[in-house]
Amino acid sequence: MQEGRESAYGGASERASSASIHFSLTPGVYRCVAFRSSLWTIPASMDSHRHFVKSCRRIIIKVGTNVVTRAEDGKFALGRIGALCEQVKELVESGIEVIIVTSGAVGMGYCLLRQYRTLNTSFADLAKSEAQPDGKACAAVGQSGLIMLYDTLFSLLDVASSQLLVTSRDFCNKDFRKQLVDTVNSLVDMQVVPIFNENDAISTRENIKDNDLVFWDNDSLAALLAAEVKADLLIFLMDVDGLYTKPPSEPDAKLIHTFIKEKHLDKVQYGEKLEPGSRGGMAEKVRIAQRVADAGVPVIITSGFLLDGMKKILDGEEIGTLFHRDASLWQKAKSNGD
Ligand SMILES: Nc1ncnc2c1ncn2[C@@H]1O[C@H](COP(=O)(O)OP(=O)(O)O)[C@@H](O)[C@H]1O
Ligand SMILES: N[C@@H](CCC(=O)OP(=O)(O)O)C(=O)O
Repeated sequence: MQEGRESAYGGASERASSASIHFSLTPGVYRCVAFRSSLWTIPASMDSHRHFVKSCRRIIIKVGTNVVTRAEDGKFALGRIGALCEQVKELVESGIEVIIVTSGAVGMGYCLLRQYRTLNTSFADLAKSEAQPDGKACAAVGQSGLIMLYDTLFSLLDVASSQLLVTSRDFCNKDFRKQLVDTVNSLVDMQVVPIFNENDAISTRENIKDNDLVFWDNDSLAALLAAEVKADLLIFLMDVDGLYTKPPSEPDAKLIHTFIKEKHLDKVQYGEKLEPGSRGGMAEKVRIAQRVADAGVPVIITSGFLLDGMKKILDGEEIGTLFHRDASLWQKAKSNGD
């Protein structure tokens, strides 16, 4: 499956010249048909800038804490995780290689430890410093439940899944990175879904701060993985529909469908961070998404609350916010009236 992956970036567009994948909806299921690009027509409903999705074969889906857990009480959002697993099943069965990066261990561990009454720290205090021992302990407590849930749901759907816990320190090692890629390739070749999270319980970033391979949250971990495993598309799932011109709670906030550096970079306003358990925040997510896109892997930031979000994305529907390295060129062509 991997022989055609010549370069870290743009692999799919190169492969697209010979064949691509088309999804169509038959009642309740995706049907996947490989067809030659010379026959390719873009459906009327499809955003023309998103036709590249038809050739995406390897996708990373990063799932944020706010998707995995419920805002009301911090417990697992079973319906959302179940819907995601069902969608991933459809993708895997249609020949798409799916790699998940999931957050939620800290949030889940916190929730459990409060329930057992063994932790007194407030969530707000816990979120202040990721290096807090309590936060590490929460991750250790929550990770097993998190992966058990994915594993249970996937096995009920007859999909095999696997757990990969990594640290920044691992990524700084060339042999580790090679082993990681080999293992991921081997898993996806067997139609097993790799599920990544940071191994928070033992992670430190001491003495490795100035290294490009350091990640500090799961957004940046997903970005590193996208390059390492030569993904064709990176999807960030979160609790809002995409990037807005200002915090989505503000009445005149507008969803940005395609992020144009020149137009949006200095204009977008960001709200206060942070949900406890989350890291990074929206401004950081945008910075990461643009960097990944510039390197050649398109990124879509969208809601993890949709039952059919993956189908919509792979049908080329204009949902969420697209980051693409050609976005500025599209904008230029538009203003030139091309
Ligand atoms: N301009 C903006 N557009 C969209 N979301 C924003 C914006 N500013 C702040 N946010 C907030 O960013 C949050 C998502 O970012 P983040 O908490 O990092 O996601 P996650 O941790 O789930 O990956 C949303 O809950 C949203 O309210
Ligand atoms: N590794 C942590 C995730 C931290 C993180 O990046 O959270 P988020 O910003 O919600 O994606 C956990 O499992 O809780």
